[in-house]
Amino acid sequence: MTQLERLGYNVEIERYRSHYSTFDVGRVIVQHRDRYVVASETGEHLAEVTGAFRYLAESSNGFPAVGDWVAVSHHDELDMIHAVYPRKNVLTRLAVGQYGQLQPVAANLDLAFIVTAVGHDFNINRVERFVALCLAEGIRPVVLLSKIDLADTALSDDMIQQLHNRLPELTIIPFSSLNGTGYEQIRAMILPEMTCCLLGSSGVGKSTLLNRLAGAEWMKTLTISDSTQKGRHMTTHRELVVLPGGGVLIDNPGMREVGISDGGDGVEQTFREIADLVRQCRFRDCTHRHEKGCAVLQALENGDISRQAYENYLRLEREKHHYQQTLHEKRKGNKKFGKMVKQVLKDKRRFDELP
Ligand SMILES: Nc1nc2c(ncn2[C@@H]2O[C@H](COP(=O)(O)OP(=O)(O)OP(=O)(O)O)[C@@H](O)[C@H]2O)c(=O)[nH]1
Ligand SMILES: [Zn+2]
Repeated sequence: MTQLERLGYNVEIERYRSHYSTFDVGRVIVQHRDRYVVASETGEHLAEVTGAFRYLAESSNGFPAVGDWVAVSHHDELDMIHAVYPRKNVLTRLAVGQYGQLQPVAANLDLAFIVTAVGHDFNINRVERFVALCLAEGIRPVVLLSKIDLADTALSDDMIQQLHNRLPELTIIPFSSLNGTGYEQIRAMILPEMTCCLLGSSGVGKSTLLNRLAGAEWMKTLTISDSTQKGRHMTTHRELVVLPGGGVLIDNPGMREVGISDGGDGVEQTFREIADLVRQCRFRDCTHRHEKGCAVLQALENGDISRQAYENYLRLEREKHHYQQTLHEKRKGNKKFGKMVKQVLKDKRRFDELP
């Protein structure tokens, strides 16, 4: 296996690569402000985007995110990122201070471990929200009930039952980093060609799990500096790590804030029962709050759906709606791929002519 393949390189990426054959290809493993660490066959290098990229980013994919495949050129001082390859999917958050701008947080994911801990953190609504946004992006959600060592059997069985009731189609793995419960099952879900990520609030045990899965590789702090020693260096942790035994795992701080950005049917898929009912409401624009002939309210009254699920459904629909309103240029970048390639190559020639 080549280093690129270990990073998750596949035929899909290969297909795009021919367009960018004048560049090297790499994967973003760290993003910190306007600095990136890109891993490629030649190692791990500090990079930033070109001026032209910066200009184009406004109307396209936006800036690179961890997990992105990028077209890079290597230079003594600092590598340059010329383009982001079309994404399979992306998790985003609302950018701070810029209204309506979405900031990509992680890209090209196959599976997400949604971590919730027994005890105070246990919160099905939050799990449901993460499930909805995974399904919207075509990412397989798996629920990890962490710190299972802290709960007695009756309590943990009850929490697993609650999760099953609300999310009947999901795999739920109770686990403990302390005594190893569930660890093998989690490890077995991460296949060599897969990129996985960890979602969940602070303190639920994500880093502890990641340390265990990644071993020594992860513990190593990354110090990347340029050869000219102009102070352009960075000490950091990898946010994307290749696991021993194969597979890629992403965990970065931005993951705490990801939102339901997609116009897709993630919410409907998560709340199948409610989504089916919605179609039976008398009014097409039913808000399911007070209308006569609302099938959802009727089911709620009959006790066919739980109040918690109902309220969370409305909350997530509202969040989705809000997100959609702030979106305009979404995914245009992928559609305009051909145009983008031309622009990037033109810019490359200009770039090469620089003294
Ligand atoms: N009892 C118990 N404690 C755990 C387990 N896993 C982690 N912890 C403890 O929980 C605390 C938080 O764990 P972290 O792994 O840092 O949590 P995190 O989700 O990465 O938190 P952030 O980095 O803030 O997002 C630490 O004190 C861990 O030692 C577990 O399986 N059982
Ligand atoms: Zn209704």
